[in-house]
Amino acid sequence: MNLNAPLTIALSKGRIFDQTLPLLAHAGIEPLDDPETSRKLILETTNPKVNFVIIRASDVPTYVQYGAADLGVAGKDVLLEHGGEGLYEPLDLGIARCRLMVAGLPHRVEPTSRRLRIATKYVRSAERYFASKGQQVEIIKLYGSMELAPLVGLSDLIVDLVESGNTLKANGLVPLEHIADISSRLVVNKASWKMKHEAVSALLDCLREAVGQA
Ligand SMILES: Nc1ncnc2c1ncn2[C@@H]1O[C@H](COP(=O)(O)OP(=O)(O)OP(=O)(O)O)[C@@H](O)[C@H]1O
Ligand SMILES: O=P(O)(O)OC[C@H]1O[C@H](OP(=O)(O)OP(=O)(O)O)[C@H](O)[C@@H]1O
Repeated sequence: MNLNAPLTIALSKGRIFDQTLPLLAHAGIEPLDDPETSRKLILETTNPKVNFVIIRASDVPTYVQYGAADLGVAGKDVLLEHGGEGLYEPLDLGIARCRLMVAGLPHRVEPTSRRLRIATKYVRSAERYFASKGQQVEIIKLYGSMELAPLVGLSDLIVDLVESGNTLKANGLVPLEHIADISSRLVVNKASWKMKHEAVSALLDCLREAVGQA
């Protein structure tokens, strides 16, 4: 590990970037480019010792696990799927809050001759949840637009994120069971935590203060 290399923070475009920015600004860190308009994937910041890398939300734990980024911001939903190997999760940033839920059509008929089909991108969380209820289900892995699956007969139920409930409502679905409360977490590579402890803990202190946990 190059101890003189800048600290790299992995962020995804959209709500995580938008909601993490004010917290990082509290630590004096602001990007020099806007990821929504720039095609750059490595963004320099107002702090020459800190860079951002812009990646898919579900790739953040992988970059941090392998030390390709020292730190990252990832939703608890994504961390539950990844498993958290190689990562510390020292701070709940309290942003991008939503709930992981089971949802479906209001007047479903339970299948009698086969297992219940669950469409989701959250395969691990769904498996764990239904196993904890002693229910044997068939999980159908999707990458998005889960709400469509029960409407076209692909699945009986879905497991997806719900915030306002508008997406479920717009598709005639109802929330049924709560699996977990979700928010985004700061994650840190375990080697960076040890080798770059001074820089990492200074940043952590600023972020703690910004989220009101100092
Ligand atoms: N409607 C929502 N309200 C609040 N937070 C949400 C909502 N949807 C997702 N999130 C949270 O924000 C995180 C990032 O969501 P975003 O939509 O930016 O990425 P994504 O499209 O789910 O990820 P990927 O691009 O990897 O498929 C999610 O992992 C989740 O923790
Ligand atoms: O309860 P609501 O407030 O309607 O929010 C829930 C929606 O938000 C998320 O999708 P998002 O808008 O992030 O789109 P994407 O993940 O498919 O990009 C999630 O997958 C739901 O579809």
